[in-house]
Amino acid sequence: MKTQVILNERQFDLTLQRLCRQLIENHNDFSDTILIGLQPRGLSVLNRIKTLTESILGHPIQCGSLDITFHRDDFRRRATPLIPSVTNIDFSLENKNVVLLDDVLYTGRTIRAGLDAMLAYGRPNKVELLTFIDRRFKRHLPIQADYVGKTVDSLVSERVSVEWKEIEGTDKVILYTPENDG
Ligand SMILES: O=P(O)(O)OC[C@H]1O[C@H](OP(=O)(O)OP(=O)(O)O)[C@H](O)[C@@H]1O
Repeated sequence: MKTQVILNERQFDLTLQRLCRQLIENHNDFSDTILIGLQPRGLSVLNRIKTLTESILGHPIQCGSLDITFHRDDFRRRATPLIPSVTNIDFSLENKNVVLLDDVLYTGRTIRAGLDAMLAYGRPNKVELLTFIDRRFKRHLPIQADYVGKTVDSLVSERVSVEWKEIEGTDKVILYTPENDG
């Protein structure tokens, strides 16, 4: 397996900072905005973006987490059963501006499930998507992100891994390529 660092620690941090500034540019003081991280890996994106944004704004912002397990279109097709995570949305999304956050956007099926799961919490005014990595090709659905950390052109056989200081020990994004693929 060949590995290529797509974002190193410094680039990783700069990317997060840029995403926060872009969010602030569009959402001002976040008074009508709620950030929702998709379980499980979107939670890492959410926690970082939340901390950075709050430190820039100087006040807390509303956030939540959303489990999409039972809304996945492959829920019954999986050979190994999926283990559900926790949804933690303590408020109505009615008329709010919601930003969904995830680490990777690829086929778009996770986000479709997220949009479905979110409906139980009210009818937002607007929903946007932030993804740390956008694997541009191979979308299965007409879903695009409004905020993108880094766009990556990768083969189907390749794997993109977003690694977090809190979980894996370092902040980095790695592209894994099988030996015979290039
Ligand atoms: O746009 P998609 O194709 O849905 O892929 C994006 C999702 O894939 C990854 O999760 P994970 O590897 O746990 O999910 P997967 O089993 O769907 O690949 C990632 O954390 C995203 O949530």
